[in-house]
Amino acid sequence: MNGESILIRGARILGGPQGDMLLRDGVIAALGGDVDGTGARAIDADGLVALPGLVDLHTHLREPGREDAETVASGTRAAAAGGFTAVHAMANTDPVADTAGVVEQVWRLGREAGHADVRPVGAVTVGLAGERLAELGAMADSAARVRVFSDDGICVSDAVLMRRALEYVKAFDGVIAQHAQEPRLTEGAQMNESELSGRLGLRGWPSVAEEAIIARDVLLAAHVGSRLHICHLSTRGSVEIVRLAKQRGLPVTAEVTPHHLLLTEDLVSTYDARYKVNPPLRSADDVAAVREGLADGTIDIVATDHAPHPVEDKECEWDAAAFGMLGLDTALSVVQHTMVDTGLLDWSGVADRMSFAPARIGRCDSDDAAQGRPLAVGEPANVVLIDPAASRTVDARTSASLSRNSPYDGMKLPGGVVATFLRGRPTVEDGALTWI
Ligand SMILES: NC(=O)N[C@@H](CC(=O)O)C(=O)O
Ligand SMILES: [Zn+2]
Ligand SMILES: [Zn+2]
Repeated sequence: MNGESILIRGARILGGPQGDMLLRDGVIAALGGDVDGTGARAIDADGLVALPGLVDLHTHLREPGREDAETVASGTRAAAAGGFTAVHAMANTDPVADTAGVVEQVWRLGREAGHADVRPVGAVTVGLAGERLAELGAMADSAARVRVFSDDGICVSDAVLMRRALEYVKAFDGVIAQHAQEPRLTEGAQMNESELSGRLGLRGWPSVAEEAIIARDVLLAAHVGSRLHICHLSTRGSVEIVRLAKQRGLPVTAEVTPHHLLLTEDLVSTYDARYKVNPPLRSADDVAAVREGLADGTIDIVATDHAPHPVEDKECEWDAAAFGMLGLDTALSVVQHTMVDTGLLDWSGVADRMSFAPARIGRCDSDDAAQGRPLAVGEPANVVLIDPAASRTVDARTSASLSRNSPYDGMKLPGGVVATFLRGRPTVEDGALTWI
């Protein structure tokens, strides 16, 4: 199937012992020690770390509808550049991904582009309007095999609808990914509610608006016995609620974004709309809490919430600007900086939080395009090689994304993706996308 065999020489597998890895016919054909790679093209990976291909549970690709901001092809290129071999594409497109037809279209576009697997997320409610449930079963049964459902961008705030959605997805082992934002508590909100929001005169977004929905939904999920996933958790209180839920053995999982691991609300005082995001950047204490939560497993995964926006929606006054920031091609560097270089997580921990666990939550770890699998003989050859000793200054203009709203532009970050392999085929090599 895949013409070329590749011998990766001397990488540290998950940061552990050095060894060779042979990628042939789309799978890991041999692993460990000195591998006989006769006939294979050899890549010198001395000093590099091999991780399983990363899986993002939360990406906005903007196609259909806003192809000026991102397409399935451009977004999955940015994903490959960041070491991802699969992304879950959020449903807030135009038209909304609330039917089998739209999710199949997004899935097919991903297959045609071939840079990373695209697993569409289905909307919970028709048109994200929060009134009627979308055809969840038809999306689950479609060629796109949807397992994650979310109205992300908007909260499913109606408790009856949320309960019905949780009940409905049990039939096919789906999960509801909630954008936890109590709408009445956040009307017109522009940034984290704090002493700083008062000083800047911007409408505040209290932590409790996130925590109240998470607490309610944890109780609903427990009542229904269904899987709940919390999108972009951002406050200390949210971490505490999820910790309690897990202590009770409830089927609740949670994600944190790279930007909530690194950036704080102080950046808002620049009035640079690159820092405007939903949920907002929080306090240094919240950042410490989400790092601890990710380290101890309370927070299951890192998800990028890659949210491309065209310049005209970002280079305007703060109140008018769109919420959201890029994240795919910088995620691993931010996680290295905040979690690995600080001693909070080792590389196996990173593999768990950015590959194994997101694939498990999205139920894409066991089908014929399985992702988030261990680096072992016979497993699909989804592999990323990183150089933890490298560093680079982020230049948003060089991103494969069609948008430029990176909050890290000009920032020096450690690490770097040297190569990404999707079922044995390089999508990135020598730190550059293979199709440029
Ligand atoms: N995160 C954001 O600020 N924006 C997201 C929506 C979302 O994730 O809630 C977007 O679609 O732009
Ligand atoms: Zn959201
Ligand atoms: Zn989002």
